[in-house]
Amino acid sequence: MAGVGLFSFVTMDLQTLLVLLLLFLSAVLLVYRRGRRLNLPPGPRGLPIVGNLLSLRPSKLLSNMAAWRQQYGDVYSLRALNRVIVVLYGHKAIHDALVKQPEIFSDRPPLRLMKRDPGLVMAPYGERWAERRRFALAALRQFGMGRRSAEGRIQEEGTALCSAIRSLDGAPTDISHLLGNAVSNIICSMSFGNRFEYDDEEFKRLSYAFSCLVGPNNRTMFALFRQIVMPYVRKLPMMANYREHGIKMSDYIIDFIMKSAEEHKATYDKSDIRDIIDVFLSEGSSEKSNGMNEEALGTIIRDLFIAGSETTATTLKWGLLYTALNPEVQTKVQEEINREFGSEAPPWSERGRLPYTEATIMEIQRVRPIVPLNVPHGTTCATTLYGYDIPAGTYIIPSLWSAMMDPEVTPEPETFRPERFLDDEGKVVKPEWFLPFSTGRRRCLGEQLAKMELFLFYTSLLQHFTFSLPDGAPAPPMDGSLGFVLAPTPYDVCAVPRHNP
Ligand code: HEM
Repeated sequence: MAGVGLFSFVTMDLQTLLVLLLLFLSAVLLVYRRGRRLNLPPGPRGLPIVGNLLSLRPSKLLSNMAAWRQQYGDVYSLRALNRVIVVLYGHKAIHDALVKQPEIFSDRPPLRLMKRDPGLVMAPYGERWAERRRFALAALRQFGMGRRSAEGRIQEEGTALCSAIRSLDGAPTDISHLLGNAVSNIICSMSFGNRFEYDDEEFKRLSYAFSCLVGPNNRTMFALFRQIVMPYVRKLPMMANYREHGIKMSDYIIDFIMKSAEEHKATYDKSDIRDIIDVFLSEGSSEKSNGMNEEALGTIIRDLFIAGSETTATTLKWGLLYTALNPEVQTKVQEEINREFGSEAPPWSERGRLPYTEATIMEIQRVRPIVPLNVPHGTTCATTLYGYDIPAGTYIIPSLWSAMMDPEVTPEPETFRPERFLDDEGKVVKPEWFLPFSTGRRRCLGEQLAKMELFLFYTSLLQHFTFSLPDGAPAPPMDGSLGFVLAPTPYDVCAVPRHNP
């Protein structure tokens, strides 16, 4: 009997498998035939069924994409199983889609990672997203002025960061976790009203949860990318584990924020708005439309952390690496700061006095765009671009890497040269291809905050230290690794205190 039971179990499983396989092949065939009827953008042929999936390995993706552009032009398509992916290569194609057809190209592909509210970054384009974006922008702007301004908070954090680095006494150290702590603390301070000490247990738990979602060693985002491309993969045990762990960490963060919102209610004073949670309370949560409840607040703040911490910290990590590898640039930045401000902290409002420093920060963002493939976009309905059909719900990659690393626009793109951003009179120029924060309706919501953080942290670090690689240490491989962001390979750096800045 047991044998029969086992046999029927196996046959049933085989039957199910066959049915699934048939369904799957029909779906692939359907998309393939539909693709043939439509005039889709050209692209590499790929293999039967899997399409170009095997060419989407992170280590080869950026170089493969550049090669495909040479062959197929600025708008080309890839196929991964039943999914068509359209790549926008170069700033013009990005502009022509995201800016000229904003109602169509501002969606996100559906992402079934989180069980709860979709939040802000991955919210589908529409009323609900618009309401959240408006709330988050207004909340961030509230901290542009006043005693507890964003600038004041960043300067306070810069002092804590410098003192943590000073305690290393110039010894070779990987300081990336300190940069990460400092940047996360800005969002903590703006969201919850206060910063954490770096060894605070609660802060460590929160930082761990964030690093699980977006940290440099984490491939979750790439796993996500594949999930979007290939929904079947989600069912595989390894992917399911990624997903479950991601959900657990996200839930922990949202619950922490909701708990904090409860505590805020007890001390809320409408004449003293302390942070983003207070802004939410001031708007009267009961009257909120478009699902703006406390859970939505939790997901919005989670998204500000996700979108705002690893991005800014990783830019600083690349920044210090390129600074250490280019001592002549470092000296010029330090001389400029000395000349203009001596040992005073350069204020954000007077950044115009430091054009070389500003150009250096721009060059850091250009030479290693930390969101090289942008956050994926989707199309709300069918359209055409450059004469090609783009169906509704297409997965769009507006490649920021291509905009800023295109040799036709930025000669010798791998060379670190801040002068690219200076005109003949030494003034900063902002070319239209400079798109680290993307463009169009979904462009980075935290751009102003990010720029302020980069300027204040970078000037403070270079005012107090000189950075170099340890004696005799080779430069780490400069390709970095592509996960949620393009992160540098971990490296040790010596931060030698400057005595007479
Ligand atoms: C150097 C730092 C940063 C870089 C390079 C960066 C870059 C980007 C990019 C490329 C996008 C996608 C835009 C698109 O879909 O077209 C994005 C979206 C976003 N960023 Fe940033 N970002 C940075 C810092 C921040 C900060 C500090 C915050 C807020 C605290 C933030 C909040 C957001 C949000 C909420 C979105 C989603 C916008 C939406 O979907 O409507 N980012 N960012």
